[in-house]
Amino acid sequence: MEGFVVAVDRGRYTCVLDGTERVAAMVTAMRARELGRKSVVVGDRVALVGDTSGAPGALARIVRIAERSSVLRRTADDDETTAEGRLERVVVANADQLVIVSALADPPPRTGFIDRCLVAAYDADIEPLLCLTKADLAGPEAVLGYYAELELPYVLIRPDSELDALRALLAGRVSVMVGHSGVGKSTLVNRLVPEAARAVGTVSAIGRGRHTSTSAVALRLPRAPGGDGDGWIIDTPGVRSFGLAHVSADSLLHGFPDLVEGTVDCPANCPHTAEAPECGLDAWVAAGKADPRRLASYRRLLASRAGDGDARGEPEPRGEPPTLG
Ligand SMILES: Nc1nc2c(ncn2[C@@H]2O[C@H](COP(=O)(O)OP(=O)(O)OP(=O)(O)O)[C@@H](O)[C@H]2O)c(=O)[nH]1
Ligand SMILES: [Zn+2]
Repeated sequence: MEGFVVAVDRGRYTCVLDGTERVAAMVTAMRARELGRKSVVVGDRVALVGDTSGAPGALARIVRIAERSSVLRRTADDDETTAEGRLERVVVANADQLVIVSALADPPPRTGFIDRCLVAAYDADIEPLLCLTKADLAGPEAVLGYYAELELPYVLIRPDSELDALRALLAGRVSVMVGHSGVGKSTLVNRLVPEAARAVGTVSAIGRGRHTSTSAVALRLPRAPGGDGDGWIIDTPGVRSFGLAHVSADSLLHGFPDLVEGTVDCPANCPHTAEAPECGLDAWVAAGKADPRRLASYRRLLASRAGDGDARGEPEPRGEPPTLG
């Protein structure tokens, strides 16, 4: 049987069998030995054998992982001092879209965090979507101004607003949601998927330890009338940010398309850092071709990657609190 992995918890994988609609059609599976050391993550499409009845206590086996259309990674920089802490981890497979949830106030938007997510999205070849919550508390002008050059798709969310625009962008796609604590991510997920609590309850049936809170869970979106195909939203409660040590300096620049053209006159192998004497980016910004805050943000990410900055708490512009995690 073919299935889709919706949750992972300590060696047990919750899968939804293809062609089934209800939460009750979830089966619990373990990895078959023939998978070797290949990891199975949320979003993976897998082949299952054994007891796929989904009955209590039934355990199926995952024997194959389909080729992934995208891989969203993070370097786990929670602990940079140990080899384990520097491990590159696959967060989610086969996502189409990265929904970056940021509040417009309370907590204030952190462009450093958004920039980091954009790099992760471009690196994974996943389309970014900026989801600006608490639009009832503050306007989006400052944030949108900062990204003016990027043509970044965005939606505004307020408590009383219809979610039609967002639903249309999520329909038929697999979207990963990331955001800091308090930005209104849970509120939004509950509005989008009213049965979310029940689905999470199903996950608890296979054992919910303290590790579970850090893993991703896929929730099926209600199908819009006339909508095509299943939409999935993958909540990532434990992923507060993306360590980017696995991203090359060149790939990092892809998260800053407004700066790319400014590097054409750089000397070969220019590191583009503030210390690089002939880096073309300084002139590019001085000529007004890009926002100086964008260059500063790019260089902060470069520095955090090189290990001479604090990847977990790079300073933010405009006196905002540092990005955590
Ligand atoms: N004014 C306003 N408040 C909101 C909005 N969305 C959520 N809130 C409030 O913001 C607070 C945080 O919302 P949550 O949904 O718990 O935020 P979260 O991002 O899930 O945070 P964690 O659960 O810590 O991950 C709650 O008190 C919500 O009621 C909004 O659009 N406008
Ligand atoms: Zn340069």
